[in-house]
Amino acid sequence: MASISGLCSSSSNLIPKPNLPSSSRTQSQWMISSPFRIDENLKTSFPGISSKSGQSLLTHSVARDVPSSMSKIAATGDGVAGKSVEKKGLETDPKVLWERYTEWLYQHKELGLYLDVSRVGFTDEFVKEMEPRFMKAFKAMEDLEKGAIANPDEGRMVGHYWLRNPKLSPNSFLRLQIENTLESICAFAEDIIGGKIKPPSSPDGRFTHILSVGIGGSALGPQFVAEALAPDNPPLKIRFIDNTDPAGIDHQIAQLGPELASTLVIVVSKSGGTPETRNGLLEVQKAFREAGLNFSKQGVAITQENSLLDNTARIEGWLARFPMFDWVGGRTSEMSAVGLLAAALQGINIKEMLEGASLMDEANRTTVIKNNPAALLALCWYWASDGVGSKDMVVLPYKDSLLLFSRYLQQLVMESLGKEFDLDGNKVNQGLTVYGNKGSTDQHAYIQQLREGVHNFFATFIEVLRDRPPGHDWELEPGVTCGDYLFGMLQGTRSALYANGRESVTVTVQEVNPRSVGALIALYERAVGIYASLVNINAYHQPGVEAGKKAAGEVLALQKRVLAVLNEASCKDPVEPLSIEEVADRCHAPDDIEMVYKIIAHMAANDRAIIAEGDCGSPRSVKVFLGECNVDALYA
Ligand SMILES: O=P(O)(O)OC[C@H]1O[C@](O)(CO)[C@@H](O)[C@@H]1O
Repeated sequence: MASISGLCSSSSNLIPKPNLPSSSRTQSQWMISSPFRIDENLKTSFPGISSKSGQSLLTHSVARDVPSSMSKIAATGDGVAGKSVEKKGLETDPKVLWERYTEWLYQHKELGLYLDVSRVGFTDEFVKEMEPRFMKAFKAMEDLEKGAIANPDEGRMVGHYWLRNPKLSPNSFLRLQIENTLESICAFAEDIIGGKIKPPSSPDGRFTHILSVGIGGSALGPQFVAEALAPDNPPLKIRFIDNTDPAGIDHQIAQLGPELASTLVIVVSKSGGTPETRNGLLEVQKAFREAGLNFSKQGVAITQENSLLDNTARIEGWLARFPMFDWVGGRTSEMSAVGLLAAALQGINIKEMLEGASLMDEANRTTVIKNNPAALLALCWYWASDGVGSKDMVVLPYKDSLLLFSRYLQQLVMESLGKEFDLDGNKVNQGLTVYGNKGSTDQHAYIQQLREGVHNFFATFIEVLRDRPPGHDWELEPGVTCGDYLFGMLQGTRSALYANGRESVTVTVQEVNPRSVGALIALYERAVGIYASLVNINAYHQPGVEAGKKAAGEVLALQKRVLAVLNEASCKDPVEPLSIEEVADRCHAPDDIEMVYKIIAHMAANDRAIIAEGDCGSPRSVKVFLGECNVDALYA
């Protein structure tokens, strides 16, 4: 069992240098006859490394489909920079490329993190032109860290950087809030893991599972971190309900089975009123009731003070409540109670995570672009996507445990940068599309298109130097380990993409550990903030999400009217089956006839409406009524 003092203690130990794979490992017997044997010509086995003609793609790079000269146009704003730099074909000379690699390679010594931007074709001239914009962005970040209202639409401060360095908080009240919350997270996790707080129905037992209920920023960080960092046998195993899909919820509850009795349910919602999360909670509470369990003694809320969720948890006497701060956005909340509580309960060293993030933040405060990794990323994004999101960012971690990084980044980047208007009210429709899963798996899925198909992306490789914990590696053929293959696949793909004019960034970490994960999160949080300044948008609000939520509310309101109309017709004697058109008319919603039809089709599929005539494939033929008359509803 992990000790909580270990989990929460901060350590100044540097990450050890990776050990090179031992050459004295034993060979596998069956390797000899393996169809995958590649001993003598490694190159030909890596799809990206050798071209059909046999010419090496590692050294000779030809930018085939980048126009020899393309004007880079300023995205938005004052037009200070980036408006006239020529976008030339990518560099092909290996010696020049090596020079570019060494000249631009960023290294964070203490974190063991590298950033290689050499395979993005920005020019010195472009960097120079962008300088004034960067200076503005750096100033904006400095002001933000000092407590400026960096989210003007919502009149909010943006303080996720204070979470890992409370001393930066603009006042001592906030500082104390952060420190106290961290302390109470550690203490609570210690009590749960150590068995001081026990599940009510088994006084001798311990909590064995976490069921985390939340969506968006209230789920993605904890999911990413659990996948990346949870030990194989964590003190508490985590499951997630991150949707209002009843089958998905049933599945999670069924998987827990009798262990629901020893499950800590953490309900996470900053606003405390997100419908999907509320539904998840209601479903879980129902499961508890049906199992004869007392939910409140196993429920934990993470939410803003006085939110609906907070009040519910307080009134119902839940086991614990932790605060979410007004000045922390959902998508940047991994280092708040949202991410830290779940992580600590899984035995993840959260202080190391905070330390990694803090070190990265520190590095990102320099105003020298070349030495500022977040600025370098933002520079690459701007260059590669012309500052208008003209290319997508494909994130490819070559490490299974980082599978969810791209999904995590998807919200961080797209909810932050995908904006209709800039800060001056100009319509800009900004954004940067993010997708990806993991390498080398994706090489057998969509990399074909990336290399040869439509050129609408740039890649981000995430490389992890350490293949396995020390002492566990072996050579599955002479001189080559399984991890060497992964390495070869990454390098091969990077080279092959570049050879076809596809740009890429590579972020390298020594290993996946709390520190490096904290650093990666901090790196991208800051890159998003800087990039948002470069393109003059508010990265910290999400007005677009509201439109979907409002429309969903309208659909449900219409459904209630449809039900009332059908109920009335179904209470007649004889029952009066109605056509879709009649239902829409009686709902006074003739323009919403298509939605009325969809509502009825959905209800029919769930045995809540009876199709008397026709079938759902031909909407005009359908006549519908309800199986039962609800007399009470008639007079409601
Ligand atoms: O934490 P809450 O308030 O439940 O919100 C969940 C998510 O919903 C959004 O507000 C909109 O999708 C996200 O920004 C947020 O992370």
